[in-house]
Amino acid sequence: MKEKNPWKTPVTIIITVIGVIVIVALVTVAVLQNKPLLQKYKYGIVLDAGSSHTALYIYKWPAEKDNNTGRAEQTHVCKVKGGGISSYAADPSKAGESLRACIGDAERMENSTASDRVFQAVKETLESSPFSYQGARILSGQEEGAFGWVTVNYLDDRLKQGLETTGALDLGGASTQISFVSDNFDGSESLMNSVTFRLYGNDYNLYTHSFLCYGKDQAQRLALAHQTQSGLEKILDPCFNPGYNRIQNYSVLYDSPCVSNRKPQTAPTSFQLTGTGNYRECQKIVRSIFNFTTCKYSRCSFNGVFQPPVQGGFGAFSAYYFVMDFLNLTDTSMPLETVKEKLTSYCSTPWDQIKQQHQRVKEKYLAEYCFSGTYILTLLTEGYNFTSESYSKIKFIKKIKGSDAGWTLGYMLNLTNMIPAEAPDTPLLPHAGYVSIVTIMAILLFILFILSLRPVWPHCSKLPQVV
Ligand SMILES: Nc1ncnc2c1ncn2[C@@H]1O[C@H](COP(=O)(O)OP(=O)(O)O)[C@@H](O)[C@H]1O
Ligand SMILES: [Ca+2]
Repeated sequence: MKEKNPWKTPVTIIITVIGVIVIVALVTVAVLQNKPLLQKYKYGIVLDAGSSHTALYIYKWPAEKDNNTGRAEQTHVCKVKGGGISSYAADPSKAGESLRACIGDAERMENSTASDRVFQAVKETLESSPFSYQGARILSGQEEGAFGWVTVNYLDDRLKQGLETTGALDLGGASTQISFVSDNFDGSESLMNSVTFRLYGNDYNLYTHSFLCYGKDQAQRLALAHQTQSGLEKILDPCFNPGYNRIQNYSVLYDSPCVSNRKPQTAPTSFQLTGTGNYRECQKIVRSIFNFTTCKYSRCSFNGVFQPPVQGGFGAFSAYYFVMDFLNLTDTSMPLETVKEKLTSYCSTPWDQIKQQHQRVKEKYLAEYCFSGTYILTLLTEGYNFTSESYSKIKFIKKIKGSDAGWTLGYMLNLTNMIPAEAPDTPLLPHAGYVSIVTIMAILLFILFILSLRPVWPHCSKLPQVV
C-alpha cells in the first residue's frame, strides 16, 4: 500500500497555514509597534547679529527625541541684507526693518506648512514687540568660542560617541576665537581661558580664548593704523595688489574702539592708499599688530594671553573659510611653503588683472584677500603657534552635514538642554535586531509546535514500540 505523505494531511496543512499567519502577524505587529509614529519636529531659531552681518538660522529635530538620540540640523539660513546690527545704532527701527525683509524672503520657501508656522511665530514676536529682545543677549567671547566648539563636535558626532574632539577656529569681522581640548591644561594656569562641560557622560576641559579687535576687519584697521601713525597723506601698502588705489578718510579709519586711541594728533582729512603687493612686506606689517614679547605664563599665544600648545585636529570656519576658499588654499595637505608661494603670487598680481578675473566678487573682499590671507597665515603659525605638522590637521570648513559651522547651533543646543550631561539610556537592542529576534523566536515556536504533533502522525504508530 502506498504510504500517505504525512505533510499532506488536512490537519498539518491547517496547522502550517495558521503557523504562517501567526508568524506574519507577529512580525507585522513587531514592526509596526516599533516604527516611529508620523515624525513631528520641533524648531529652534537663532539670530546671529555679528559685527559685519546678521543671519537667521532655523534648526529642526524630531519632537519626541529632543533630549535623547534626535539630531538637530539646520533647515534654513537667511542672511539679512546690509551691515551688522551696530550699523543701525543711529536709527534702531531700521534694524527691525532689515530683519523683516529676511523673514519675508524666507516665507517664499517651497516647503510650506512647517516653515509657515515657524515664520508666523517669528513674525508675530518681532512685529508685536520689535524692541523687546527677551531672548537676545550679547555672548561673551568665551561663549562664542565654546559654542562654536560644541557645534563642530556635535555635528561630527564626536560628543555622543566620546571620540577625541576637534578644536574650533572662528574668524569674525571684529573678533576671533580659538577653542580646543588640551591634555596640558586643567584651567589652573589661567582660569579665564577654561570652560568645562559634562556632555553625554564625558567631561571636557576646554581651553578657549577670544581676541577682540583681531577679527579680519579690525585687524585690517590695526594694520592701517600702524602705517598711518605719523599722519601721512600717502601710504604704500604691500597688503594690497599693485595698482590698487583708494582715498581713505582718517576719521572713518579711526572710528573704532580698537584703534580710536591711536589717531594721530595732526593728520589731514584723508590719505591715499596705494598697493604694492608684496607678501613678505605685508607679513611684516601684520606681525606688528601682535605683541609677542610679554608673557607672564609658561607660554603664550600673543598679547600676553596664555595658550597651551595646539592639540589634535581643528575646524576653521567663517572668514577662515571665505578667504582660504577664494585663494584655493583650503587643502591643508599642501605644504606651508607652497601656501606662502601661492599667496605671494596672489598679492603681486596687478589689481586690474584681479578685477578682470573675478568680476562677480565684491570689490571690497577682492581688495582685501591679500591682507586677509597673510593675516590668517600669520595668526595661525606665529600667533597660535601651529607648525607645518599641526597646520595640516586644520580643516577649512563652511558646513558640516548641511549645517553651518559657527556658534549658533551650539548655543541653541545648550538653551534647549538638548545635549544631556549624562549618556542617555540606550535600548537593549537596535530596532532591526529586535525584529529579527522576534521573528526567529516565532519560527522556533512554530517548529516546536509542529514537532510536538509528531506522535499522532499516521506512520509513527507503525514504528516498533519500546516497552
Ligand atoms: N565671501 C567673503 N569673502 C571674504 N570675506 C567675507 C566673505 N563673506 C564675509 N566676509 C567677511 O568675513 C568676516 C567674517 O564674517 P562673519 O563671520 O560673518 O563676521 P561677524 O560674525 O563678525 O559678522 C567679515 O569681515 C565679513 O565681512
Ligand atoms: Ca561671528
